[in-house]
Amino acid sequence: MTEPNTTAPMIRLAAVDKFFGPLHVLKQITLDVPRGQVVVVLGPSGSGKSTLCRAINRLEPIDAGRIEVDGSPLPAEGKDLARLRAEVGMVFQSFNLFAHKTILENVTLAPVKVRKLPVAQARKTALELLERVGIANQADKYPAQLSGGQQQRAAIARALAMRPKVMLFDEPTSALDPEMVQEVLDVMTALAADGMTMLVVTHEMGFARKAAHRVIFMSDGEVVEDSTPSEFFTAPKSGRAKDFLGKILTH
Ligand SMILES: Nc1ncnc2c1ncn2[C@@H]1O[C@H](COP(=O)(O)OP(=O)(O)OP(=O)(O)O)[C@@H](O)[C@H]1O
Repeated sequence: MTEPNTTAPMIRLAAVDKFFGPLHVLKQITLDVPRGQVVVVLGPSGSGKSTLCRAINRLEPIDAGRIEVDGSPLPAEGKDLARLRAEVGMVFQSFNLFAHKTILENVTLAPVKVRKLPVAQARKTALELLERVGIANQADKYPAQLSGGQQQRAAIARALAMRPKVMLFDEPTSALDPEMVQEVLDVMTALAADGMTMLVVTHEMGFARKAAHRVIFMSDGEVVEDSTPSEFFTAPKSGRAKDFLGKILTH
């Protein structure tokens, strides 16, 4: 086992490029996220936010540059890739729960299969996590029997069951009915307060203002602004960020 590298940033991207055919989607992205930091990624549609998240979880290969998590370069394949996926939890817009498994089984499955935890221990931890996200009383139900907000909280518990070092959220509330958005944001805010390193792509400006340490604004594959939420929302520097905020805040 490698010793944790406590001096390295939890996430490091150095001059990362990503192309989809002729489309240059990530352009020389350089970014350090210290441990415990909560970074909200904002930007117009198509600016590369999802691709950035997916690259950090190795769901998308990159074409140039380097990505490290906790001081280790991202593995290309094999066992190390499974380790990376365990260390970097990801929550998507769609909840991606296994439909034919109960909520408890959904949260228990990977810890048993990948972390090789004994079933009893995995179930105990899963129930604690379901308690933490407020749905322990739904443990024996199937995903379709839960509301969207409850399903997303189950997806967060499932990611946490792998004891990730980092959590990536890609528009976790975009598919939810408005009345369920806050319950998911509350779980994310609590996780942030607990010191989890988080990268969050969201259009929820309230979350960005309240829970983020840092806002990154992307446009056309570039990081155009990198500032505190209060700087970003009160005095954005670039015309592109001003336009974006103008559109979002008048909606
Ligand atoms: N698998 C793919 N193949 C080809 N092009 C892709 C693929 N995935 C994304 N793209 C393109 O890459 C660009 C960046 O997409 P990405 O999803 O990262 O943007 P985004 O900022 O997350 O957008 P949104 O807010 O709409 O989700 C877009 O032009 C998109 O059409």
